[in-house]
Amino acid sequence: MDLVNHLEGRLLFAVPKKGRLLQAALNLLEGADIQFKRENRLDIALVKNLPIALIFLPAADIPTFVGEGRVDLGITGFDQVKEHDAGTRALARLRRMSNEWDADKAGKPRGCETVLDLGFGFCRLQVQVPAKGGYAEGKDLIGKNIGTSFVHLAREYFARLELEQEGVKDAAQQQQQPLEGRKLRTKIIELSGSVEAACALGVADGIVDLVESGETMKAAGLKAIDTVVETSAILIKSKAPSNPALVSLIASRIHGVITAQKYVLCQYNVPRAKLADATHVTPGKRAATVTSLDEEGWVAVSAMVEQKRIATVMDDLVQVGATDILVLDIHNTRSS
Ligand SMILES: Nc1ncnc2c1ncn2[C@@H]1O[C@H](COP(=O)(O)OP(=O)(O)OP(=O)(O)O)[C@@H](O)[C@H]1O
Ligand SMILES: O=P(O)(O)OC[C@H]1O[C@H](OP(=O)(O)OP(=O)(O)O)[C@H](O)[C@@H]1O
Repeated sequence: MDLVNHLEGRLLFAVPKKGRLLQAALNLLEGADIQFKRENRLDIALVKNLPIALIFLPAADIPTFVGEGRVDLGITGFDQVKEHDAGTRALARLRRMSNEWDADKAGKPRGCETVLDLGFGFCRLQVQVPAKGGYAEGKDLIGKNIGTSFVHLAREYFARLELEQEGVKDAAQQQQQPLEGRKLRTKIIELSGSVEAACALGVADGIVDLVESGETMKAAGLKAIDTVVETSAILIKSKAPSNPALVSLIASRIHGVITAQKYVLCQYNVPRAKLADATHVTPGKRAATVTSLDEEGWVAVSAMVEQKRIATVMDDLVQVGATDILVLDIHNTRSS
């Protein structure tokens, strides 16, 4: 089937085609009951049970497609959105300088909006230098070579440091001299992967790259000296989606799945005399559900508890006098 000709009337939803965000994104789609079959090597998949088409794209390109309004929804990293925004600022500045027609002032509204933080893909975009070298802060790298895939964020980072070094420190003064237009003394070298190798191979004095566990950086003999952006995966939408009601439905389903992943359901029995102490330990999201038991003076309680707190919550419930404590996984949830 020629999928490209079956996109009419469908909401376009961009999903990372590979890399760190792919599996978690697919798990979210499954949890939200977005059913599809992706043919081998095809980057478009029609959703069977909703008028949606999934478009599999590199995470770095998703903000462009969504920001240009070509795709309605997307899953990508917050870092990628920030990099795209910095690139857009640089382009707009270039256009203004050459008096070119400013596309941002015409046609549909451009740019993307964050709908939800998705709770995975946590990492930091950091300035890293050889652990054994003499660089201790970002400004020590002014005028040096910097390897990165995040060229626009790196440019803005060093433009700000260069301005500060020249004595332009406060935000108001900086606004007079836009970061994106500056001619830099620091050289930003664009690399598309394995950025951590650049220092050892003599291509760069420092790098701007992502760090999660720190293992890659440690193995490459690097240390972080500053953080440019803290990031995690986000759901973004275009400023003029083709079907806003469907965007809300998908956002609400995905929100339900994320909430379910974060919480467990805790159920227990407790003497009615101890109920106030017990519900103090498990207040629930809105309130705990309390039901009477056949046994005089006892009640059953169920409440949602954050997954990461459940062990201490169980300890505290035992202290209060609760018994028959059960912890159940939640598959999905919806609150409004
Ligand atoms: N180590 C990591 N831990 C958690 N999230 C990460 C990590 N590395 C990258 N990410 C997130 O995943 C996004 C995509 O990065 P990833 O390296 O998987 O991309 P990719 O599409 O495979 O590109 P490339 O081919 O350049 O590696 C990043 O922008 C960031 O938000
Ligand atoms: O702190 P860590 O847990 O070690 O993770 C960080 C590494 O993960 C990412 O790269 P990835 O492995 O996706 O490949 P790439 O270097 O080709 O981009 C990132 O660019 C770092 O290299």
